[in-house]
Amino acid sequence: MSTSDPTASPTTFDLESRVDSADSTLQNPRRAVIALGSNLGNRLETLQGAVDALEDTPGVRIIAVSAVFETEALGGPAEQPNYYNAVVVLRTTLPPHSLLERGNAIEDAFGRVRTVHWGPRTLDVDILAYEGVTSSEPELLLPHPRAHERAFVLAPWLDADPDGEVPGVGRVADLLKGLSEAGQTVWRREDIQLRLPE
Ligand SMILES: Nc1ncnc2c1ncn2[C@@H]1O[C@H](COP(=O)(O)OP(=O)(O)OP(=O)(O)O)[C@@H](O)[C@H]1O
Ligand SMILES: Nc1nc2c(c(=O)[nH]1)N=C(CO)CN2
Repeated sequence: MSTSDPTASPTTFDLESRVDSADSTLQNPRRAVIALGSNLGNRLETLQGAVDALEDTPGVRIIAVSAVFETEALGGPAEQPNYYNAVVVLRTTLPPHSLLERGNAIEDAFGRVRTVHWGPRTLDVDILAYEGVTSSEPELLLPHPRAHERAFVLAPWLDADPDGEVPGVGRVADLLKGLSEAGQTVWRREDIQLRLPE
């Protein structure tokens, strides 16, 4: 665009595109499903802190929180402590990448250190599914590519969302049934629970 033309308004397009990229909210809330896991420190306090932090996020409203499941660590180094795992269903106006960033920031706030692959961690926040979105970008794979093979994900997901589906893969209830023979150990902890923020 020529800058010598006094009638041209060079800012119009630029301004709009900048406003679009700065606007990280959607018009209509979308449903998303998030997995939480912790196997270091005070696991219950950490999971509750993560639930509270998600609910405190502008553009996020939690609609269901699962029971807490104690689960044997799958993969990674031997002799890890058991995990506490839970699943949260939310509605959000944050686009997927903004939700991922928020999840990473919450992990960092709870002292997550990334050293050993699948090693013990204070907090893991994974996006399992985001309504209407599939993604094969390594930075954000949707639905989560390992969700359907993990009892520690499917058991709490079924609890929070009995009609849940792993998009393009199948119903959570059916996938979990198919897994039970593989011997992944998960215990539903009836003695502890996460509070849904008021
Ligand atoms: N759906 C997703 N949710 C969260 N992170 C994702 C997702 N898809 C890809 N990632 C990317 O995975 C990277 C590694 O995440 P992380 O270290 O938490 O993996 P992990 O939890 O140890 O393993 P796994 O992905 O098998 O659960 C993150 O930096 C993130 O960008
Ligand atoms: N039981 C259990 N095992 C795991 C978990 C987890 O949350 N629970 N997370 C992992 C990497 O995301 C690897 N292994």
